[in-house]
Amino acid sequence: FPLQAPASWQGGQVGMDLPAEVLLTVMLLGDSGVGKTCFLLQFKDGAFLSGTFIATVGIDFRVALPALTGAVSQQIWDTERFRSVTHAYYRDAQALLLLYDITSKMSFDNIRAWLTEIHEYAQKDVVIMLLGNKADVSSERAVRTEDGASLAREYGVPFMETSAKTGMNVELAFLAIAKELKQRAAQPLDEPRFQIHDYIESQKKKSSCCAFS
Ligand SMILES: Nc1nc2c(ncn2[C@@H]2O[C@H](COP(=O)(O)OP(=O)(O)OP(=O)(O)O)[C@@H](O)[C@H]2O)c(=O)[nH]1
Repeated sequence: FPLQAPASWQGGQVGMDLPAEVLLTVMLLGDSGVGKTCFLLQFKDGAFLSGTFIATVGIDFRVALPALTGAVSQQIWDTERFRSVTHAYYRDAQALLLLYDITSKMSFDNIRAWLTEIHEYAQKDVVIMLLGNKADVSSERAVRTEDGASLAREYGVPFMETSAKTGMNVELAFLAIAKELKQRAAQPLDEPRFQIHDYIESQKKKSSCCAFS
């Protein structure tokens, strides 16, 4: 199966002449049904072009418009079913969005297993963000916000609740990792770093919105 996207897709070149300075690979992880596909689709409406479904491995490939992230383009991998195959992809990912469903305790309980797997297969400095999705369905909530936050603290990763339905915090998740990775690429390690936690905390209440068709 193809490990690399066709060259013509890379660097945000899909019908665009904007320069792509950095190519980021982001993977969405989490149990089946937590909303990974919807999460991507929600963001795609604002920023992404559809890529091609790589049928052989079931991985959905999308390329971002560089305009959104300031000439940072992203490859987004959405994968759930093909665990053994996707181990190979962990190595290439600079960022992982790890989703659970706030209405599913099991999807939350499985986050530890996902994190174990990530630590085994992903790059040591991968940016991980924990996302409690489906925050719009508070009537069926099975996981408290504090429990999400506390698990995230335990693993030292940023956390927020999102809704792929309303769009709440979806764009922020991508923007935060894009900013973090861009800063890392641009700055020597001993200079003050972009604080992804602070950025999310300052931004996350602001973004909620949108229609879901
Ligand atoms: N209310 C609500 N429903 C959502 C949200 N995100 C996804 N859903 C619904 O949850 C179901 C599963 O969403 P998917 O995006 O297919 O989940 P997935 O993680 O890609 O699932 P797999 O492809 O099986 O791994 C669908 O019925 C979605 O409409 C959300 O934020 N809020």
